Amino acid sequence: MQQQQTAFRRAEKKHKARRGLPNLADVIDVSTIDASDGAAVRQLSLTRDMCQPSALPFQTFCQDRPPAYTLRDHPGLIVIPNPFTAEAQRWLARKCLCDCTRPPNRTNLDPFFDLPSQSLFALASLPSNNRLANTSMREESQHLVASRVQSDSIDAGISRPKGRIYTQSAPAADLLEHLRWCTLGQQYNWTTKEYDLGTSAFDRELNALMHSIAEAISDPAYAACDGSEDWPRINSYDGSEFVSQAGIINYYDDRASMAGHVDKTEESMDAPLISLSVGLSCIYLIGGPTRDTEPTPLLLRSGDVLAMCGDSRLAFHGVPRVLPDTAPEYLTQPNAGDADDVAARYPEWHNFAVYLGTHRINCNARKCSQK
Ligand SMILES: O=C(O)CCC(=O)C(=O)O
Ligand SMILES: [Fe+2]
Repeated sequence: MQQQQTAFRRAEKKHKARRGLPNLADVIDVSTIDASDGAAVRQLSLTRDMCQPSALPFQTFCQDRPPAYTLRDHPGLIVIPNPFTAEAQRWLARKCLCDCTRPPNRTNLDPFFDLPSQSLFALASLPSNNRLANTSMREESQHLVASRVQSDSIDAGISRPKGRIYTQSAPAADLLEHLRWCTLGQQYNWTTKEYDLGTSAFDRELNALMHSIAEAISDPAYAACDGSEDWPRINSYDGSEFVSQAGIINYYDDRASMAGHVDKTEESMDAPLISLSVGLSCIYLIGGPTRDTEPTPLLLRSGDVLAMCGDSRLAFHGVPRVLPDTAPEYLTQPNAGDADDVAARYPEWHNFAVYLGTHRINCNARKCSQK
């Protein structure tokens, strides 16, 4: 007998369908919605400022209290449409592509290749065609990639070792196209589904950024639209306690997806999971405690902040579709109408621009321990 498809699976299939252009008719775009009509989306008033992280030497946020939104059917979910300066997004892209992919953080390619200490992205950006020797004889580490494929939590589409690239030496630029994930701080072990204790510290600057966001979303209030203030509290977690202990950076090309899953390994479920995106837009599905809850499709754009707080911290979610040709111009053509001196700060920006024009990067942070 054929098993009944869950509501989450049906939504994934619908939004994944590749025939024609993606149909965004029922996809919620909080940055254009009129939240005062009130049905599914509510505007929030942040009660605290987005404070400039002192660790970052550039203006990070465009305003102190950017607009923020929550969804009626997903209590605890907070979306802040791109609160960042263009400079902050460029910094984040560089952080995710260069700084964070280096050991001791791990990537999906590690079992197969000795990645260069200056980062795969940097090597791939050099004009010479650098090849990386394959080390796939290291049998003990083969399971690392295979296990994420088998795991219920991650779609094979984003992590499957495809083709011969995993058994041969390969040019760095080709390998960059196979970079799927990188784990930050306490390293997640896809086989045991636990964190390897005692692994590396979380990037200090990225933690500072996540901390500022955690503080700003502490106990946000609803904007009084229609007087019905009876939704559950959204985020009672005190953001000043938030420390990023672990995280994942996901790298999507425009055909990649991530299957529905719940992030439930962390001990500390009252702390929010904070997630930042840069590059292409995507359709993000936020569901409920089981796959039977009808998920809501959301459009996430470059720079958008999503925080899973309260009940939504344990909700099913996934990314069925990345939308081609949707990266903002200030990333892909940084000189177009942009006053800040990108060329001086990022002389090699051209390579980032090409990558961000064809990929989505998602970087998320979690607090693992109760303490
Ligand atoms: O790419 C995203 O927005 C979601 C990533 C995610 O859910 C995860 O890494 O657990
Ligand atoms: Fe997740």
